[in-house]
Amino acid sequence: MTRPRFRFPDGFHWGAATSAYQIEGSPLADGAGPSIWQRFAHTPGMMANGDTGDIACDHYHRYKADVQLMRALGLQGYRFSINWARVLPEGTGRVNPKGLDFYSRLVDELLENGIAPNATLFHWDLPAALDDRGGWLNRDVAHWFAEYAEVMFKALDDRVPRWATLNEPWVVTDGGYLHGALAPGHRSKYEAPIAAHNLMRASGAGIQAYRAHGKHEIGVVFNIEPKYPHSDSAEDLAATRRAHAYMNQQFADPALLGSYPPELKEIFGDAWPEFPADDLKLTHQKVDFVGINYYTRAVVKHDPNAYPLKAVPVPQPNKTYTETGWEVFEQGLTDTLTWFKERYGNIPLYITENGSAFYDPPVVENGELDDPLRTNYLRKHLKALHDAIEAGVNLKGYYAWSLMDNLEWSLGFSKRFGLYHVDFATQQRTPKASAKLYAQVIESNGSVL
Ligand SMILES: CO[C@H](O)c1c[n+]2c([nH]1)[C@H](O)[C@@H](O)[C@H](O)[C@H]2CO
Repeated sequence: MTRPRFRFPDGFHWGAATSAYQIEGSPLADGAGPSIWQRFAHTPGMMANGDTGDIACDHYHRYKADVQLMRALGLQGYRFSINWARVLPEGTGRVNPKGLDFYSRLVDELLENGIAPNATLFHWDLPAALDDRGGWLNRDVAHWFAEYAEVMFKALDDRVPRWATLNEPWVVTDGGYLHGALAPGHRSKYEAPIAAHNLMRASGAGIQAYRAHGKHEIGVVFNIEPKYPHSDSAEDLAATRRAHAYMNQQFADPALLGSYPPELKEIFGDAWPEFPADDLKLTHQKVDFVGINYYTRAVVKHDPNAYPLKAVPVPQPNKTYTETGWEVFEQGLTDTLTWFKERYGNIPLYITENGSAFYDPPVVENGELDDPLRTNYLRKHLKALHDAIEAGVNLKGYYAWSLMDNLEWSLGFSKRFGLYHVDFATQQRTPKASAKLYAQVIESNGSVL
């Protein structure tokens, strides 16, 4: 019998992903300290419709039922993040036992249901108390992060087989320090490179702490958005090279190669600091895997007025775009993975996020909502994933973003990425047709595609 065209390798890992501030709610419950996202969300004008993570998906209370939603899909893994300030209310020092206990209970619930926990230590919600001490701009943050990581490893590494230090440092620096659209809302070309550099120093310190205490795997998660030139003009090719270095190499190069791409000094000019040479020795640590978050691509052209890249994305005609304005371009996923292998070697990779926000009119038929656009996005990207594996990429697994509709940061609840629809007024979860497809993909290890 011939092997089905899109059957994935035996043992391929199928999961779904979320993050703490986007789903938990109860951000200050049981002794938790505030995070910068708790502060940012309660700052007037920062969040669409004034939405906050005060309740979100109420996962803090509903986690057992949510694990049953994961089990219903047949998930083998669940990628979640830990709210640092729930565990260390001041960011360092005093541990909040009730905060630690929530994550211990969640991990036990996952394991009891045959689902492997995949824990991310930092998914953007820095403790506010550390931001008051300079946050990612203070070089001491590497030690603060390592202290927090050690607390978590000692508490959970006996049950958590896979850890990630950071989720998407690029979004933290571009959104939180350069453009100001995300917490902590700074707008400085001088601060962004410093925050970026310290994020990766902290990631390195966290990995070093794991090597002293951990028994399983640790890695780091990057968002990668492949850049394609609008034309073959020298200007557009140079603009594409800058955009690629700024988003796709600024963090992976120091972590995996121990150096920065030269374009960064070209982009930031006098705002690019001379960092101490030894810093990159801390940042450049051996990882057990890399998580890649892929959503879309960008076609890039030169624009002298665009700050700081002198490059802008070019909308593509006759293409499907998601509610977040991202072109549906599954070939970009294959290209991203083959590029990553060529540049950084055959490191084990996971797609730690991939998904799409579409407005799907809730059509409830036999207890599920129809979401044809999201289902089509999922199907096309899983096939593109399989193409990358056939091209020799060492891809170990895939986590759909997201398990359920949740708080899309400053866009609030208006953008829905979930496999499960959430009625935020009632907290009712309803599987979408995309959830049904994903469950079939998992059950057949891709053969159904
Ligand atoms: C710029 O896109 C990034 O790769 C990206 C997309 N996403 C992310 N990063 C974040 O990790 C999630 O918390 C978001 O909810 C999710 C959907 O927006």
